[in-house]
Amino acid sequence: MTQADKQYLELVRDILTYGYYDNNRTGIPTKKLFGKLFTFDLQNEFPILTTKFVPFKTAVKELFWIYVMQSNDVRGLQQMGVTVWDEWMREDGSIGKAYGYQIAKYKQIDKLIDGLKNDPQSRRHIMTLWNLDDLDDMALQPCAFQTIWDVSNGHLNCTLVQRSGDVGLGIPFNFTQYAVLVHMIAQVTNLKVGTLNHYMNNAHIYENHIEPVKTQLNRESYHAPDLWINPDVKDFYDFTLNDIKLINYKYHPKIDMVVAI
Ligand SMILES: Nc1nc(=O)c2c([nH]1)NC[C@@H]1CN(c3ccc(C(=O)N[C@@H](CCC(=O)O)C(=O)O)cc3)CN21
Ligand SMILES: O=c1ccn([C@H]2C[C@H](O)[C@@H](COP(=O)(O)O)O2)c(=O)[nH]1
Repeated sequence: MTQADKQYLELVRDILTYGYYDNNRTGIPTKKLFGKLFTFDLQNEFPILTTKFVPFKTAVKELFWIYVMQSNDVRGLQQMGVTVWDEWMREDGSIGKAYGYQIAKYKQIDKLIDGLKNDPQSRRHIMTLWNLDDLDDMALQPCAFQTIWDVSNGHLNCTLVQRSGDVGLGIPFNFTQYAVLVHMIAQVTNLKVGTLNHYMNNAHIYENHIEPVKTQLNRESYHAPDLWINPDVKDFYDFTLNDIKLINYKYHPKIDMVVAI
């Protein structure tokens, strides 16, 4: 079992067995558990599910959209062939003052990289998408909204804080994307990758995802793939999609699920 499959399938089993069932904003009830944590040793293994196909390129494009392009314009994603934000696009083509907008507004990537390089022992390395002043002007308030970073013995560690996690669709994207982000930041700060913690405050399975996720429970995990990052890239903004590749990704079939809006 890969560490990703093991922790994910354990969470799915836990939610199905012990989850609290209730309705929510979307009208599609969920089973949920409070306060769950995944821990990934990035030195050891790249975290992506093998018990179903996760569209790695799509997840990386969304990550680039937020942190490299620092955009809130859904049309930019569409130009890359990504449609997962279409339902939240406003008439002006944006998602309001959300996600990449907040990274650009405060130069959060630049500050993070500068801080990690010049004051690695600082305990204030944080990027946050949760801006109280702008929350009312966001098409969707950010779910994976904060990262807290740490340097220990030349290794870069990161905790991803997620207030709300759609275990069927969002979560498999989120930990894989942020693992890529840790690799990217580590490379441009001359650090080795360390641990990624992924904290989920409300980890939920939508009612119409219950049968689909059950099909995944009995699948055997394959060997984890490797991540390749072009070692020549030294500046974060020089990264292109071609600089990041997944090698030997072997996976079980995709599982179709409808996204709750
Ligand atoms: N209810 C809900 N769940 C989410 O995960 C979510 C939202 N809303 N709103 C904003 C974004 C959009 N996200 C999404 C939306 C759709 C997929 C999805 O359909 N994934 C498919 C493949 C899609 C594709 O290849 O284009 C999958 O099998 O993972 C994933 C993440 C994550 N976020
Ligand atoms: O990166 C993401 C973005 C969104 N989600 C999920 C979590 C929830 O199911 C919905 C958001 O609804 P709220 O009522 O605002 O919590 O989107 C995700 O898992 N990952």
